[in-house]
Amino acid sequence: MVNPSPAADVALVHPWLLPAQGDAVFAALMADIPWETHRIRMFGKWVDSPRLSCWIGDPQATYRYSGADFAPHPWLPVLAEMRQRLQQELGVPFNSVLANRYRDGRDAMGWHSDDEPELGPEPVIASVSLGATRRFVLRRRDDHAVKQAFLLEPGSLLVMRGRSQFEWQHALPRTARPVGERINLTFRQVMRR
Ligand SMILES: O=C(O)CCC(=O)C(=O)O
Ligand SMILES: [Fe+2]
Repeated sequence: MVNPSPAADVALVHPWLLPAQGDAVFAALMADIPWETHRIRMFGKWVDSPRLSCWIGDPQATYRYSGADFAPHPWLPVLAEMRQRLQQELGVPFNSVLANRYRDGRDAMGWHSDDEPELGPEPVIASVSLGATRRFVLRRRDDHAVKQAFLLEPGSLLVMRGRSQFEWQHALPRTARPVGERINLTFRQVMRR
């Protein structure tokens, strides 16, 4: 029998940052990123997203996210350094990063795919996690019962590639467990429109 549900093209590297490095980057980003509440469209209505966010990137890497256009904030040195390392290790010229900050277990991200046309047909998305450990889940678009879960610990790198944005959705669920703040960085390559 052929495998009816091949795994998502996703790889977890842990640790990617050493604990001391991760702690330092977390503190710098908490202090220096101009955190914003993005508005997203939910079931036809505009609502505040349940997290803080900031879009950072090269000036031309404007990005359409949940129906709105964002001009990127400039690179912080610590993020420019991380981009450099990811580019060397993965061979992808990332030009932007979406930073998300989950203040506690009520902050979350619902089911979605990062399948915007400007990311191209097989985007490589490099996701670095800092701060509190949270559960990250994927489900097949054509069969929501087929799921994969990862615990994203501080200092870990999750790389999504291939068809993972077109055949799968992912989410960062809320949790009733008491959890501290978490920052997630998704490095992306936005193509010219
Ligand atoms: O916080 C995470 O681990 C996931 C973030 C995510 O899916 C996104 O920024 O598109
Ligand atoms: Fe995503």
